[in-house]
Amino acid sequence: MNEADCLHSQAEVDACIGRVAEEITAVLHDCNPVVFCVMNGGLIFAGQLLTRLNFPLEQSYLHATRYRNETRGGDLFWKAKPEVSFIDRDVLIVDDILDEGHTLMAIIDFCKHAGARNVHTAVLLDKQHERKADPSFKADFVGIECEDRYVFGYGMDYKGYWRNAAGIYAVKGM
Ligand SMILES: O=P(O)(O)OC[C@H]1O[C@H](OP(=O)(O)OP(=O)(O)O)[C@H](O)[C@@H]1O
Ligand code: HPA
Repeated sequence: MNEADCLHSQAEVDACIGRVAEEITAVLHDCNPVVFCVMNGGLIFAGQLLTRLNFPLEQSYLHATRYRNETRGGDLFWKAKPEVSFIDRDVLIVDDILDEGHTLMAIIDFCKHAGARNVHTAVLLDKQHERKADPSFKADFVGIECEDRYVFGYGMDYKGYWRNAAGIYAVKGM
């Protein structure tokens, strides 16, 4: 942490979450959606986002992971599948980061096959690089387009630590 670069301050991230909340509200306010937080990384973004969504919704979580405290992703592993029913419902998936996109695309695929009417996605960060699993895939709601470095804070970890950092930081040299 002492050597990390702060890419986005708490004030900047807070303002972005407010803007994303307005965009989500405009689209989903009368849809009665089920909002799934993708654990663990989505926890802080989802928490700060949800209090700004002033319309009826149900909230739950799912846990799919492929980094497991490493800095390179592997195969996706489902630790917890959704337990709240969302058949014929609008679903909003909330996660911290769209990096290569494997995680979010697999979750969308799962929700669609399980009967969701529409699957919407919100991410705090969309990392900009050429390694996307599908370059045409975009999240519906994006807080910040961030540079191609290994980042932590606001739910994102570096080797399991500093998810609690109140800002977006980049690991020195990564
Ligand atoms: O776009 P991708 O390259 O697939 O990576 C993005 C995913 O990776 C992180 O989760 P992680 O696998 O670290 O699980 P965790 O949040 O439980 O640590 C992050 O929270 C996203 O869910
Ligand atoms: O840059 C990252 N930081 C933390 N977690 C991540 N999961 C995918 N990319 C990242």
